[in-house]
Amino acid sequence: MYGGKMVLDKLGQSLNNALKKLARASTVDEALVRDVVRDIQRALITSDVNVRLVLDLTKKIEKRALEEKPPAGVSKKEHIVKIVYEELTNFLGKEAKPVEIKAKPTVLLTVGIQGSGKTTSVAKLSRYFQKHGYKVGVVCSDTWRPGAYQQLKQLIEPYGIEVFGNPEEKNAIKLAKEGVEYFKKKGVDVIIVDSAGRHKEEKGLIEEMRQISNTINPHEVILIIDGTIGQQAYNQALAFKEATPIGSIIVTKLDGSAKGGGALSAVVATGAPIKFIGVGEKIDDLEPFDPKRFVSRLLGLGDIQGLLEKFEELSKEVEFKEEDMEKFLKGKFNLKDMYAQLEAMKKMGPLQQILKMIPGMGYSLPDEMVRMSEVRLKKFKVIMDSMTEEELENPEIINYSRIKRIARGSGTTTKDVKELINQYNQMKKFFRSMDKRKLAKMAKRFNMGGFGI
Ligand SMILES: Nc1nc2c(ncn2[C@@H]2O[C@H](COP(=O)(O)OP(=O)(O)OP(=O)(O)O)[C@@H](O)[C@H]2O)c(=O)[nH]1
Repeated sequence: MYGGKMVLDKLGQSLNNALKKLARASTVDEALVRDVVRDIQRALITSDVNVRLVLDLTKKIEKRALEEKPPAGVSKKEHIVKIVYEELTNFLGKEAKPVEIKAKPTVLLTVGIQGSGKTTSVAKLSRYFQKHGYKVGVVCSDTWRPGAYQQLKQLIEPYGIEVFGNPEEKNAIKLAKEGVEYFKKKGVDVIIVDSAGRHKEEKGLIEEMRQISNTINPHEVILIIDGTIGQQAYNQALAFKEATPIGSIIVTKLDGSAKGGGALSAVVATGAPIKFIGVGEKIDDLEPFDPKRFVSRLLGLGDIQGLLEKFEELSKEVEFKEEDMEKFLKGKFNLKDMYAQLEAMKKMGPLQQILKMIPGMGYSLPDEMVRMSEVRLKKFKVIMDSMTEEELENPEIINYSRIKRIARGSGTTTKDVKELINQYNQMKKFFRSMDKRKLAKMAKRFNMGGFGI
């Protein structure tokens, strides 16, 4: 699991089974260690990790597991789990290497082979930085695929992120330059330039990157690599790393890819830093890549660290009052609360992911509730402005004649008002139907400001 998404789930499962074998054994002897190491080998090779890399890694694990003595108070089994965790973490690059936003504006250039998920990743990236409080502008210099500009607009304009582009312009370099200048004048913090992606192989890609790069002077060039190509990612990452001193990588499509382990380890092996991973098709399905978090989730060692970080990230963008959260969780809320919650959920997006990350909370929210459209939300707000305080606090009193009055007052239709009330009832019912005990536990954790697990 990563960010609530199933990422490399097969690999995770096999690794977890290997650790279970260890946990179940009555005695930890050499034969058991070798057996567990063999299981780890098999799991990694099945995930398309390069065989030589696998052998190097598992040799280290085996040597340490057999030779190192556990410190006082730690069992042999625990010690071996820790060794596996540490070595896998090192194997995936050890430390997280975030994209730094220092200059204003910071210019990021993205490149990637056709179909790698480049355009989607540009959208996700822009949203990521926006959520972190930056004003973002996106330049579409993809003159090759006319749909790219529209695709970008569709993906991110609803979030208020502007896209600069011109489907008529055929000169990608000119377009990139104009776009960067445009957003510089606008005073944004981050400019993301999406390049053409017309290439099927490394050479053309690198050449185009050089050309655009020389013109716009980006602070960082980000290569988008398709995670489903497994260890083939090595050559792409290597050629790229050699061509730019300021290169970092996003590995996409790690959700459901059987070869994701191979792609990640191959990129790490080139020494190019992986900064994000793509874990789905939606705009919020992008995660900063942190080997420690990644491995602990992969091994099923608990998601708590990641969960805390996720909450920290979310609390920055949404002002959540504790009592609101409790009301919300207990299903006790009125229309005013609902509006605040919808607003919050719209910004959070991955609320569903959060619920899934909490052990034992496999709830899935109706999609409609998670993704509230801007337009609908605005309409709801207008309608609520025409309600009396009494109605907002106690929506049950809203009968048909009140609905008519509210519709008239807000310049909407009775159908719109009814829709709002339906939404309210639906939410209320949904949260009522959730397990009270778990909810109370969760609310308590919120109030404690942490997850005391
Ligand atoms: N499951 C999954 N799908 C992804 C991910 N990232 C991108 N995709 C999908 O991959 C496909 C290609 O993505 P695009 O962003 O259009 O690819 P591109 O590299 O810009 O493509 P071109 O512009 O044609 O070169 C789309 O269907 C995306 O939805 C991911 O992390 N997970």
